[in-house]
Amino acid sequence: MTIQLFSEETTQTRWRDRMRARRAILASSRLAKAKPERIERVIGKWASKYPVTDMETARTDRAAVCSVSERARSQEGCLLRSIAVARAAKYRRRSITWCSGFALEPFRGHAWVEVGGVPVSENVEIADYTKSLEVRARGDADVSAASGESAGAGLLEPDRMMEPPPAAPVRPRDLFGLAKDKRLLVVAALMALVGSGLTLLIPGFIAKFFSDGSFSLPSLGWIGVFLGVLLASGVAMVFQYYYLQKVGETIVRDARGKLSNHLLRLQIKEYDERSAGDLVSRVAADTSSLRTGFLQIFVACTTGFPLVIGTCALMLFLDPFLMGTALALIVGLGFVLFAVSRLIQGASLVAQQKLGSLTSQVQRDMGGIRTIRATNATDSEASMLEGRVEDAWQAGLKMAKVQSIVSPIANIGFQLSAIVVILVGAYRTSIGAMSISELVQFAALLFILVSPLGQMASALSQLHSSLGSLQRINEILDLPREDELDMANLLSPELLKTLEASAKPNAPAIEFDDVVFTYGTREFGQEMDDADSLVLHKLNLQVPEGKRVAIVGPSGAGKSTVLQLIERFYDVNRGAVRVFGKDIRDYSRSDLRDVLGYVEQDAPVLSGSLRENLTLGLGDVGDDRCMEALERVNLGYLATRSEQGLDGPVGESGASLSGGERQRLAIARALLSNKRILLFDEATANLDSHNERQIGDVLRNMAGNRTVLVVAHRLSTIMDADLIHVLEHGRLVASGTHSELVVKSQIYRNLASEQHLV
Ligand SMILES: Nc1ncnc2c1ncn2[C@@H]1O[C@H](COP(=O)(O)OP(=O)(O)OP(=O)(O)O)[C@@H](O)[C@H]1O
Repeated sequence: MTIQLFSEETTQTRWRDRMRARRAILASSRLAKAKPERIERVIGKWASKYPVTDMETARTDRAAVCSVSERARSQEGCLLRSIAVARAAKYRRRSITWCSGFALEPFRGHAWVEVGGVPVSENVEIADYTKSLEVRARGDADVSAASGESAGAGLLEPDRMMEPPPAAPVRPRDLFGLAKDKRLLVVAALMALVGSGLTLLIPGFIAKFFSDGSFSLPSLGWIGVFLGVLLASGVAMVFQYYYLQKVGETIVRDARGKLSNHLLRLQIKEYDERSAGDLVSRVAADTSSLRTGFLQIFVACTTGFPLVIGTCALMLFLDPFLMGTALALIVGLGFVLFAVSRLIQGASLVAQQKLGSLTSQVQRDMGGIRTIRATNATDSEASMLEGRVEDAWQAGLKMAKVQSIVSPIANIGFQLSAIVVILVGAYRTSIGAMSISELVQFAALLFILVSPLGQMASALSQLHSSLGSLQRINEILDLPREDELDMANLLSPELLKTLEASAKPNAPAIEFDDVVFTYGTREFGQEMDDADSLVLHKLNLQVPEGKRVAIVGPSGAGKSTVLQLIERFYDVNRGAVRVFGKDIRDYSRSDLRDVLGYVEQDAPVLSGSLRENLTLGLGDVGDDRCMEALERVNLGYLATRSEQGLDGPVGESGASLSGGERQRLAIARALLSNKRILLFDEATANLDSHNERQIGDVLRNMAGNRTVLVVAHRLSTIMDADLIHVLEHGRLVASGTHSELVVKSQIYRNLASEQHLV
């Protein structure tokens, strides 16, 4: 009988904190086995060494540790959790004081005791480890009084109860952080500085024409140098442009690579909740916007900014008063522009979202074009598409409105400022405060200032739009990858060995042990007794190794869900699924899937060649083996149909294959993969009776070497299975062979008689 101590803390914690907490728990596990005195000594040492209190961080640590301590929900586990909190705090080198209250007196005011899921005591006050052992003893005594059977109260599986928080807001420096090749940036910046410096020499040359207060041509040598300076600044710009474009393209490549790679590795539930089109638009459009924003800002900072500073310095040198006037006007204008451009970020985010929904609508229509035509829904879909186009247009227009305000404000503002400055300058010339040559130089500098200021204004508006894109990209990158949530990837080899050793010998190939599951996400601590929303209710079933086992039952009973849980596309809320005696959460998902072959209900075929589909995930497989697998499912003719043989295309999503051919191709892939367990979800539903019989024979011959679990509606395909499980409303209602079930299960008998099998 186990006693569980649950934290009452609500644990809506960032997944990054949870990952760190997992490591803290794992790192603590060895220490938890130490003697109590040593544990207290270690925690005490940490507590005194890192005494800075930061309640918020401490709370985060504690919440994170509590949320991942599914494994630690035992008396020892509570201690483990306490150590882990202290350790997490130690890693952060802060906030130990508050944690130590939890760590040194692990259970005071923070926990209640459950026995087999039944709360037997609330808010137990335990001062130290020794006392906690006494409570365990008391708890054991209480067990006989309590029911012993789990009441189902308590916590959910940790990964499922926390939604990732919204992505943190992005800052301009995040955009700069995207450029990895800093050397190229330095070269580009140097070229920009050279170009800007040379440009600043130009007003000096112009002033040469007015060197003695009236117009006169300078010497040919001066003109030659002038042209040389122009040429050199042009060459510097060419190099700057090329290097910058290279950095920009690299940013797009890196962002696309990282994002698309991450997209392929998200948890399955993310694909359930998001639209494919929106994800595609993030990979295509948002990444391009990063490049534009980065380039514009970089040019503004390296060319525009030094030019502004240089011109301002020269203007200051020529006439400080006139410069002060110009500066006041420019700063005022800058404030107005900044305020307006902030509106662009919001508008841009909306515009990109609308573009995303337009892309997903197009994708939806292209994917279901036959259904749309056949149901005469072309017009209604077209009008929906037009609606999305209209929305995207509206959002683009809104952004254009804001953007179109920025440009005229900048132009008119600058023209007015220039007029004011020149008038003030003319007045100062008239009173002898500056010479004509100085006024000409000042005016030339003022006009040089136009281009960098314009650059900076447009960069500012693009910056907000690019930050919007970066935020949409980060939203996806911030989602945890499936493998990052695999406990097994964090375990030390020693611990892994211990887990291997703990696997039960002679265990069934697959075992469901009291599995409770729902697709919905639940709040922390929310009860699991809402039967209506549960897909599986305390499901217990076994699939013996080497046997052919079937799951049957009415539609919606949870049959496909059983297979998806075995594949660990989703995690159970309670109970455990075991494969060869080991909890599937103790495998890494990739190791688990190495032993499982799975043919989905709709047997999707990927665009590409026959060979690509057959050898998906298998690496190099010889032609002979491919052909053998195809022959086994009666598909040998596909390889001879096209001149390209196995490399012949199968069309977009296998469009050039019939439904039955698609299913047989998926089965051939599963056979080729040679996995120890094969899962078939309605895999023969589209086959004619001849092919169905042939594939049935193949599967029958494999029994003994392979374990086969089949979900089937057509009972004729599984009548001779070694074992049949009958599911109804997520519960196992009967198990046995066909002849046994016909006698003992009403539901099975009904299914069989509907199909004229009894
Ligand atoms: N991704 C999902 N998100 C939310 N609910 C789901 C999801 N997949 C299935 N369900 C729901 O879970 C329940 C069980 O579905 P499941 O596909 O396992 O049933 P099934 O027995 O295989 O049905 P069928 O024989 O019709 O294929 C159904 O009520 C279904 O609507």
